[in-house]
Amino acid sequence: MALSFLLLLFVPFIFLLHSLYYRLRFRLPPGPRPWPVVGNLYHIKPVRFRCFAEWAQIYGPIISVWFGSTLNVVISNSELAKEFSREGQDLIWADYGPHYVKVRKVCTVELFSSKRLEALRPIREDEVTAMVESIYIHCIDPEVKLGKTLLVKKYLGAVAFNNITRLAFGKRFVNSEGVIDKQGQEFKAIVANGLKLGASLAMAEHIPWLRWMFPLDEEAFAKHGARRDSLTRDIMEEHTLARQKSGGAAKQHFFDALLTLKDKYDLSEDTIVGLLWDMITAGMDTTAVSVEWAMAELIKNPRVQHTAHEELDRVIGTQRIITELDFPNLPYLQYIAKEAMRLHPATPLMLPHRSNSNVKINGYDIPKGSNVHVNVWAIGRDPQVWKNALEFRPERFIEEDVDMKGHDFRLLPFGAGRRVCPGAQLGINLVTSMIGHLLHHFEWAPREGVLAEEIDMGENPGLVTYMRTPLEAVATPRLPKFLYKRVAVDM
Ligand code: HEM
Repeated sequence: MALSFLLLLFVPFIFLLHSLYYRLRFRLPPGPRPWPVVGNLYHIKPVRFRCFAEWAQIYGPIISVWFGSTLNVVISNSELAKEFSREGQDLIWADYGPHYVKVRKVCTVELFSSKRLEALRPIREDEVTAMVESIYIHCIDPEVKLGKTLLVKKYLGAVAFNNITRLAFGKRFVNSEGVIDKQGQEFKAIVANGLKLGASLAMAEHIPWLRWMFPLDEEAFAKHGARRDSLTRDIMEEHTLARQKSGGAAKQHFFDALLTLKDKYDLSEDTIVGLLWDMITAGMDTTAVSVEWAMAELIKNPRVQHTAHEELDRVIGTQRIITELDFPNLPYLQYIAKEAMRLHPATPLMLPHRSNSNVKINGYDIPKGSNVHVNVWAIGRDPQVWKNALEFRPERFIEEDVDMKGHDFRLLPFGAGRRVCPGAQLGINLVTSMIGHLLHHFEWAPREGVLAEEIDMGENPGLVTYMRTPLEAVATPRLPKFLYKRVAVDM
């Protein structure tokens, strides 16, 4: 009893001292007034990037938000994002040590080289055509009357899942009937559990003083790690055996590439396992949600859908399917992907970047140890930068094409600077290919009984932005029957 009372007095007192120190020592960006101990945690609405964008309207484009005793600085305009990126060149980020530099180099130079991306194209095209085939089967199923609604993310998720497991391990866990094997189920369960554990970190991380009240379930973390390692090592062993049997010919997927590069870069087995899982976590849902948002916009905007159909029919026609090699001749399709990612970046606050030294941005201090978030969602909708910012209008990029791979700070769905997404080109290819096939093969309308303007464009909370109400739609085939076959490859 006495101890609780002391703690009740002591904790806010320490907090007050801490915030007084910050206020006297630094000129911090403005922001909502923090409460003792919890900071602004209780003010933050669940969909954080919307909440931060609202606060930016009140306090300006650079704001302070306290997660417990951790200062988070949120930047919401393109000029400051650029300044931050420039300042970032001189910073050492928390995990930006020699190990990170090495692993990052393996990613950019080796795994995501344009040669390898091209070599892996057949896998992407296999998966995208498999998606088209399964949607078609749904459409023509005699049990299902034509015009039956489908849950779009089910099909998009399958492409993203199969693509990433084949890319990482050279393994498809789902058979041609769409049945997922035991290993695949374990794989999915591990991904879901990883997300759950990640979310549970939040409270303990932000309020270190209260960590005793929210103890980390260390056992659950250890179990998760062991489960992940065991599955990965089983797959690795199977793979090594198969490789020996086939005479040792190396394939293009990441696991084989990493084994080949093991000595050159001095990579431990743990590093290889960690890297493969980073790819899986970062590259799976981001791709699927980007396409789901694009399809929602296309259904809400029949004019855009119609223009895209015209382009596809003119360039590809109705006697063959599109491939990634057609992209340069399909500018409108590429602008659709870009416009969707402008309005709906998959990770609206990017990844938090932590400063390891004191920095000044726009005259404000960002002290060492703070987290910096760039609200790319708000930047993509900034009326100072974008004409009719909230309108889904791919034509804007005909007027001025804007880079989206981190060079132009008005459009940052893949981030920018040192930590820019290494999978950006792969993501763009897959997203564009999925949208292209979905449009070329089908006409899209809202689910029965729902008007286009009634489609819920709200978001779910979380690092990756899912639609709050998963998109349901009706697909009507528009090409000859023989074009709805999966183009399967064995690689
Ligand atoms: C449309 C799809 C994708 C989007 C929108 C996307 C977006 C992003 C963003 C915003 C970041 C953080 C950048 C920053 O904070 O500066 C990131 C990081 C990352 N992405 Fe992607 N990504 C996509 C696809 C992929 C794919 C397909 C892969 C791999 C197979 C991948 C692998 C990664 C990795 C490993 C990182 C961490 C990089 C680091 O910390 O150095 N991403 N991505």
